[in-house]
Amino acid sequence: MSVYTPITPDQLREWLKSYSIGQLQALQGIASGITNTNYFVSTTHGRYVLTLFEVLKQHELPFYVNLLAHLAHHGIAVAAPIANLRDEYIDELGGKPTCMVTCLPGDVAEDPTPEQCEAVGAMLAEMHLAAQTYPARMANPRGPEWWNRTAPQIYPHMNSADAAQLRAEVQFQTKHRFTHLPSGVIHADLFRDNVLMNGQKIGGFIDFYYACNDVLIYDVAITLNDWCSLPDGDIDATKARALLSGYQSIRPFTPDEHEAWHVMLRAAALRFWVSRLYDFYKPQAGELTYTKDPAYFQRIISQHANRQPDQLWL
Ligand SMILES: Nc1ncnc2c1ncn2[C@@H]1O[C@H](COP(=O)(O)OP(=O)(O)OP(=O)(O)O)[C@@H](O)[C@H]1O
Ligand SMILES: N[C@@H](CCO)C(=O)O
Repeated sequence: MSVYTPITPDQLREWLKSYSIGQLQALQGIASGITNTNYFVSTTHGRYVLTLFEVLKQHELPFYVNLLAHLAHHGIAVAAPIANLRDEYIDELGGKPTCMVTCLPGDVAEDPTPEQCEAVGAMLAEMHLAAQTYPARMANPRGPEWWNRTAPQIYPHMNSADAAQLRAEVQFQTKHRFTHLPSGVIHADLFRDNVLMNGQKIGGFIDFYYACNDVLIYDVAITLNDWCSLPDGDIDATKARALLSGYQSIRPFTPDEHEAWHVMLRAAALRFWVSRLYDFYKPQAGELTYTKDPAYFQRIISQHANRQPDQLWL
């Protein structure tokens, strides 16, 4: 149960006096979610989600919260932040920074259909285009500089064959540079559990707390590696074609992006192989991490590495 900061209805009723969203009707803690405390808040005006940030500090939030406001303003399916009477999105409750957002419809799709993959691809492209006018910037905290620094801390814990594969993969990526590719604000963690599906349509994208400025097709690769992969690390070709055709129906890849796509699929898998290995071998004291299987992304990389560059669903 991920409600780390308990809030009572009376406390919230009082706090809601500085919002214009009606009277509290129901307050319900959200069990899923790992990092933050989240509540469904029902009022006479509607349903909202209140997040109490357990890790990020108040001063770190504006990039993410203003991004949500910017995307919602452009019609992208994201939770729109609600301002308080002081016209602030970021507030405080229970000693934690907070943000109240609109409640999105839908559920996580564990085994998405090709139609759902196409919808996520199209919305991702629309998000990339809408974010082009977002003025704030954020370096990618999990980019090449990070994995070059992090992988050497993990090698000593791995068996020699796996360590050799990881080392080779890191070296493979350092041989490629992507500064010439179209870039902008990316979600950077658009796994199935960060998208609510409302039937075959997108209910909304959530969890923007890895969002940053980086290469746009890196975001597409991250999304495809999760939405279209099979347990053995292979990719479901029908789903992959659907996701890419959805994306390219809005923003076709440039010739440079076509060329970089093979390497990008491996870069996107490397990022999560390294973060999962790091969480597994070096869990941070006091940090709330649930380790997910690192080997899954190792298998995805191996499968990508064995593919011909012209067999990549474009
Ligand atoms: N705007 C929203 N509308 C509807 N449901 C939401 C919304 N935001 C979050 N949720 C629900 O709350 C759950 C937990 O949210 P989330 O995954 O963002 O938790 P977190 O702890 O903040 O992040 P993480 O689990 O990635 O560490 C989601 O799976 C979803 O069911
Ligand atoms: N989506 C990530 C966890 C959050 O960054 C993973 O599955 O490893």
